[in-house]
Amino acid sequence: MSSNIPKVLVSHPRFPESGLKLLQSKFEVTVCEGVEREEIVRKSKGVEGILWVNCELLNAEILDSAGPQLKAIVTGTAGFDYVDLAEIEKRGIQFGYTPNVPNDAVADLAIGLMIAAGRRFNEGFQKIVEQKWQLNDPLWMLGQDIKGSTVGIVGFGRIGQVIARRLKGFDVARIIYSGNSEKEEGRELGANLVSFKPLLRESDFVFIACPLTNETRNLFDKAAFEEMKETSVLINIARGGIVVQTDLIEALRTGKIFAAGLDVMDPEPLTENHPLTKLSNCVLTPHLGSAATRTRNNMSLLSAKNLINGIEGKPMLYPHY
Ligand SMILES: O=C(O)[C@H](O)CO
Repeated sequence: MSSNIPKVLVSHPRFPESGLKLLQSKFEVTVCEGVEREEIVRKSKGVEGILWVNCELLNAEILDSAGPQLKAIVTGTAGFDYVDLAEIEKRGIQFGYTPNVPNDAVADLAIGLMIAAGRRFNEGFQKIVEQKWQLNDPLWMLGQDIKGSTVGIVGFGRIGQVIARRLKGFDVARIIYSGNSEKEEGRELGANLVSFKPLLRESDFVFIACPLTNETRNLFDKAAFEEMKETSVLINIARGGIVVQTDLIEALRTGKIFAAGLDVMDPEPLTENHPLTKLSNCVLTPHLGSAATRTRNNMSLLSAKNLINGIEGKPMLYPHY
């Protein structure tokens, strides 16, 4: 006999327990045992809600497999560039995502990458390993000062603003940002809106904190790197697709820019022996932006609450539309 309890699919076996327990208190929850798409497709059949934990293409294939009773989908992430929103909207399915709670953790990592790339952590470690540590050379391994610098933030949304707030503590001289409109928060933080090219030209540190959209895809190409200072440091905590990676590699190799700190790449995971991993002026982390224990628990709770609202026909806490 089939129960009236709504069925929900959680698309990854390692969804944090806080959110999982909440879902289990309300619904009949199936959790995928692996990460293969085939399993997600198969197990989505007949569910009313999906918690999409993976950053994998969420498209008509999944929606068709789930069936017409599917009411709500929530991504466990803040970014949802891998989602076919038009298809979801067309079918009248509620869609939510998980913004805000990761902001602090992502901004922390961004600042970490700024320091690590600007102060040559990667290269310094290699020098130690290779026994090339030059003691008492005052001009050895000089990096970029943060105090007094101009910092450019591309995308002054929630995460960009938290990065700016963090930077206040570093006594930077100026914060500028580019984006579609002037932000009230910019005024509060003493940050000014400028166009993209002046931002590239004037910044000592450039943070990429915008979503990946048709407008931002490949925004950082050869021409953009040409505009940047040779001493500038690029930090990307947003999405790899915003950067033309081959152009970035060239810019780092030829000293067109000083260094890069990347938490996001294209593809993810990077292929074995990828050229980015061979550059001593490039610091890489494997998309760890929100990977902090409390943050991930909070994300799982928020996404579960979002999904519950969607299934129960209430407004989602963070709907996309
Ligand atoms: O968007 C997010 O939440 C993180 O980048 C993980 O994809």
